[in-house]
Amino acid sequence: MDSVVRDLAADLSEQARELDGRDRLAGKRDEFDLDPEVAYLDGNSLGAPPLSVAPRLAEVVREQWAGRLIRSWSDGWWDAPVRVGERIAPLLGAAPGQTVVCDSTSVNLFKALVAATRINPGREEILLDAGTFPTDGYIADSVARLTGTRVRRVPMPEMAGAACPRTAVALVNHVDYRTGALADLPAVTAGLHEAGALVVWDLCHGAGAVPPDLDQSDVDIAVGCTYKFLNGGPGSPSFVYVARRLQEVFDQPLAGWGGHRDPFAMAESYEAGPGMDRARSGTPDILSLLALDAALDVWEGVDLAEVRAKGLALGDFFLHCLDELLPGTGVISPRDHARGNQISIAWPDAEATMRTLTERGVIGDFRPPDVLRFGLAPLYTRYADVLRAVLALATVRAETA
Ligand SMILES: Cc1ncc(COP(=O)(O)O)c(C=O)c1O
Ligand SMILES: Nc1c(O)cccc1C(=O)C[C@H](N)C(=O)O
Repeated sequence: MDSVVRDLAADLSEQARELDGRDRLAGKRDEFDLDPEVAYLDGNSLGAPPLSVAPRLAEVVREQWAGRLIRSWSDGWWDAPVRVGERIAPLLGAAPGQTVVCDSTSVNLFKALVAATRINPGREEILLDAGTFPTDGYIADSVARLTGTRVRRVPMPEMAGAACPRTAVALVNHVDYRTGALADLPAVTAGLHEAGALVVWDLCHGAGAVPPDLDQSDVDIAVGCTYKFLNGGPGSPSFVYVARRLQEVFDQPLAGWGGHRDPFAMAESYEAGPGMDRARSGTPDILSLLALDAALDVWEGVDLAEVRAKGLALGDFFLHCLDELLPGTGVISPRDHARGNQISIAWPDAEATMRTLTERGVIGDFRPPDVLRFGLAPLYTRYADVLRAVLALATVRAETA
């Protein structure tokens, strides 16, 4: 490291110390089981485990599964999808009775899209966020084949004005998985509604980072992951929100016994359950669901405005460190605050670079063709972690120059 870079690094290190010192969420990090040697910047892909999860899971296995055996279904297991959904609802700006946790995100996107086309019959078009995470595109194409509709891909900046009388529904992302660009959720929702279209928001990269105010924005349906900023654990089940005004007509295609009005009556024909029960399909994945339940304890007493503010401040500090230490880096995330909690960089040889960073204890991720992604989780990411990532990048750059 030459002396100019050394001075800059010392100065940035002082800034990081100061920012961490006055961070009101700093204490939350102690509630996570994190390797102190690692700067973990991939919580936008897999959140870190809260310390409460391992003992709770052990307790569930020992006391509920072993101790109560099948009786646990009526002691609270069967209702857990709704109960855990109600714990997520405040993070989404959703009043009670509109959120349930079940199945994977991909499965729930499928249910939501088919249900939306059924609510809007005779309309033959599904709009799709052109930059979407692949699963959304695959599901939309499959739903189109199944329902006799067709998919039109639209860049997010044009989405608010893209619907027409032929549009049944749009499937859109709150935060772009590749760039971190944040959509204007109220404006896009209002624009689509103006043409009579419904909207399904994929909240995977926003939930637990950017509060979406679903009720206030009159969103129809939303689906999201719980294993990213909600820290539910690998493959933890997804949440589904259906606005109360649409629940009676929410006719989802995976009409299994889990969504039946009276599942244990074992009736011959399907009758959808009340409220959000009808979004369910089969047996809940109890261990994963209760791991998520335990993980949600970290949100007790957390002010969501503070989470949002820290997410942006971490991103701003990342950009500041890049500008100081690696000026001219190809940042593809928005520099303004129309951004979720990640900084993405176009970088030559990105895959090998991320491998090197990971070996050195800085974990972000790589997305093809050339994107380095760094996720910023306000409950445990420190400004010092951000600086360490940028210093590690500067070292790689110096080594490969
Ligand atoms: C935007 C988005 N939607 C959907 C998914 C996929 O969800 P799942 O694999 O849980 O079905 C992901 C991440 O994997 C994602 O980033
Ligand atoms: N769901 C994932 C998985 O099962 C394995 C590895 C990564 C993931 C992810 O979540 C990827 C993530 N949605 C992304 O934005 O790239």
